[in-house]
Amino acid sequence: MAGMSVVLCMDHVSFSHAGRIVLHDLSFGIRAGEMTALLGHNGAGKTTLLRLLLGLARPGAGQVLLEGQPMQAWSRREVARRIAYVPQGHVPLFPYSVRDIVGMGRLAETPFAPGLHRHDRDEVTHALHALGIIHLADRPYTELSGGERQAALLARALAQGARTLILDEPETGLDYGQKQRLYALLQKLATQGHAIVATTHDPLAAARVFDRAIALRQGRIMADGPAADVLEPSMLERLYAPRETSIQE
Ligand SMILES: Nc1ncnc2c1ncn2[C@@H]1O[C@H](COP(=O)(O)OP(=O)(O)OP(=O)(O)O)[C@@H](O)[C@H]1O
Repeated sequence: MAGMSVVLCMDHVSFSHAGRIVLHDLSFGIRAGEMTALLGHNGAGKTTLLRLLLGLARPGAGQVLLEGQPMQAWSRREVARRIAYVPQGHVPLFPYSVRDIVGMGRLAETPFAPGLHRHDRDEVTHALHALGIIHLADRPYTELSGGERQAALLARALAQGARTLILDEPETGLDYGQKQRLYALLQKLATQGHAIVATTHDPLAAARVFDRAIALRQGRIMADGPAADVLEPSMLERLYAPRETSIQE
């Protein structure tokens, strides 16, 4: 969309797992203020693509650019200040409180401090308010519902100060009401200028909620454009068709 700044982009990126090419020559930009859904069949390459965007994997060819600079030019800490990751089905080993989990988002700022500084604690409280979960602050994270956990992880991402949020199938396990609240939250964050990228297996919800959709099939971009246009029935049929059928790829 015109006027939106590109914060993260892939420039002719290819990637192989164990000698097999799983992503082929991908180029696109992720823009501030935009919600981008990433869709494709199981094994299409979505998780691999997220790992490249997060700087956790390096392309075999091409490059990933963060704010115009190659990903490898940034330190992990600098990346963490700019990009937050909300993983799927995150369960910590210990029953940390929600406030502690959200506080972990501040570690990019004060990695070796024994405790959080006052300013960091204020940021945590601010993030808990922003997500509407201040009432959960002292509850053990392990006892939360799926929707409450997603909200806590989003609060951690906000506390991290990152303007780009990358989410892996965030609606998994959420009931209808929780999903609607999650989408409303993501839309609010996008309105405030965050770039949102989420993988999803729910094209109907994505068409309604997201601005843009990137459709991935067998490691190639099949379509990239306004979500409602990309995720129309004939495209979905081709996107999720069994791979034995004769599709031109
Ligand atoms: N560590 C690995 N070693 C070898 N091959 C891998 C590895 N991780 C993923 N792959 C392969 O890379 C391809 C893309 O996998 P990826 O996990 O990115 O797909 P996905 O679109 O996220 O799938 P899903 O929707 O099932 O989560 C698949 O063919 C997968 O088998």
